[in-house]
Amino acid sequence: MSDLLSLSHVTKLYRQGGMLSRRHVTAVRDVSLRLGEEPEILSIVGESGSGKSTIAAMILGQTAPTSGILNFRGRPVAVHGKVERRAFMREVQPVLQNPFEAFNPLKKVDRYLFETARNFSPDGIRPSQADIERMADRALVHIGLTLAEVKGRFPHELSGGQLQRTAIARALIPQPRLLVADEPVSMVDASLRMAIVNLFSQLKKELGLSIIYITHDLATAYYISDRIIIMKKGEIVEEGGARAVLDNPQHPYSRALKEAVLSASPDMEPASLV
Ligand SMILES: Nc1ncnc2c1ncn2[C@@H]1O[C@H](COP(=O)(O)OP(=O)(O)OP(=O)(O)O)[C@@H](O)[C@H]1O
Repeated sequence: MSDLLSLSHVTKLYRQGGMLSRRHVTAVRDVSLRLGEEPEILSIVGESGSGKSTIAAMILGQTAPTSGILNFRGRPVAVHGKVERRAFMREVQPVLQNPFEAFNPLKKVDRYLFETARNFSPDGIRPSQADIERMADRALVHIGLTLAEVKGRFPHELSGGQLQRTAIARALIPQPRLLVADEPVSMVDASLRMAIVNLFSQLKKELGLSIIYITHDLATAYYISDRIIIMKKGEIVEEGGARAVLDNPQHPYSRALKEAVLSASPDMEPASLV
């Protein structure tokens, strides 16, 4: 069976110190990974600066690899034409880190939902307002809200959790196959994090979505992931089934990450990690 997504020996260098500088930082080094057609949640875990967001940006086609091959459904992600770009975005959607940045404070949140519905109607034909509202409502219901609850409201009139769930709903409107969620709960109150990431598991089951979940939070990654990749300084240092990797990490860096979580939460059972 063909891959949904494949990265083969992908490296990304960024120039540092201005246009004329010869200094580079290697944000991602020789990373290979694949997602099959079977829906799954793949977590990419690592400390700040380990290259997670750069991988997300490359998968989303926002920046091109310096070398290596990055394909979605067998075709290069880096497409430039507007039509191709929109076709790609229909299948691959981002969920951003900070919902308060994703939504302009002066714009009602329903306008974002309606714009997305207008741009990604299933048959490409301009939908009626009733169709647009139906699409928005259907996406919101998947994440436990309704259009009636968010309609006419500004971002500050919703809680952080509601706003992040609305951002996820927006990403669902095009009925994508893959979500790329870069630190989606880091700005959300700790008490709500688990509820939001549990939504990802539910969406995988209900909608057959695959999700790349980028985080430095081992606890949530442990509970929702099928597979985990641990990154350090731009390289994958360990990967495998989530339970196998986190119950019994092999690489010293993975062990240190786990220890750091356990020492921050000494009451937790090692087996439930985290
Ligand atoms: N646009 C850029 N220009 C120059 N250097 C960059 C750029 N983006 C990222 N980097 C560098 O690339 C490396 C990897 O950064 P990246 O943001 O991918 O890591 P990360 O694991 O997502 O970190 P964080 O968890 O803090 O977001 C870092 O050294 C960073 O400073």
